[in-house]
Amino acid sequence: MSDPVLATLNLNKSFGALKATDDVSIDLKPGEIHAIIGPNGAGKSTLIQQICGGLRPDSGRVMLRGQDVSGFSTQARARAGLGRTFQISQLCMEDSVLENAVLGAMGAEHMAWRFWRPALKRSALRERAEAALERVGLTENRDTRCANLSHGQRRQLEVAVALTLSPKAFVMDEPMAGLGAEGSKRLTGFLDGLRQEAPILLVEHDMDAVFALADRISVLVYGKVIATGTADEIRSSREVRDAYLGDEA
Ligand SMILES: Nc1ncnc2c1ncn2[C@@H]1O[C@H](COP(=O)(O)OP(=O)(O)OP(=O)(O)O)[C@@H](O)[C@H]1O
Repeated sequence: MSDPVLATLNLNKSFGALKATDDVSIDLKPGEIHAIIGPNGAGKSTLIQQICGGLRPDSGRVMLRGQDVSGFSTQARARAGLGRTFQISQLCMEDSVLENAVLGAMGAEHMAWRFWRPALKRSALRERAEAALERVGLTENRDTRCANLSHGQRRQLEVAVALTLSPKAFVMDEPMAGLGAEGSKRLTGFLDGLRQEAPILLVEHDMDAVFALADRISVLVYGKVIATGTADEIRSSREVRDAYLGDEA
């Protein structure tokens, strides 16, 4: 069995009396999409934030490629190979697609933001940005203002920005949110291919996308993982049906 690229070991996080993360140990293996599902308030975002460094766990560890990154800042985790796309878009709407991708590439080289206009002309950075845009299929839109992209294209650009850092693992928080049926289908196809680049830990409410994509699914309820398994195993679990999916799954 291959070693996990990303893992949490016994993570715990409470807000007052509420246990938002209850002894969570999950992992992400090379080439896989591991989906985290669960009802509203189950603790998915809280878990993701602890993995990415935005929230400090009360106890437990986060491991990235065998390295304990629990004490790392968000930026240090990104530099160590954690690629994140956000529930709320972090793109610069007034800037072009290429400019956004170059900003991402600058992050990979630890460059200060004030150098970003000159950076547009630096060929190595441009090349890194252009390669990422090509990878997500946005080359033809490189001069489009980000504000003029469709919702789905913005999601693709977020992935391109993350790709400029050459991530070893992706963490995605509801990438399908706000997309119509057609957009979700297209993004599902795109993520399907992306897992070869880097495995994806995927928090998603869109069950069609989850069941189409996930190699494994973990179900979080009241901060606790109640089941981990393949789509078929999760669909047929009585406990999961009772706690979350109901009988339509
Ligand atoms: N900063 C905070 N302070 C207090 N309680 C919090 C805080 N952040 C989250 N919570 C609580 O922790 C629990 C888990 O919230 P979280 O947002 O992680 O759930 P979720 O599974 O991501 O929900 P959703 O699917 O609605 O996004 C909820 O009961 C929430 O109210």
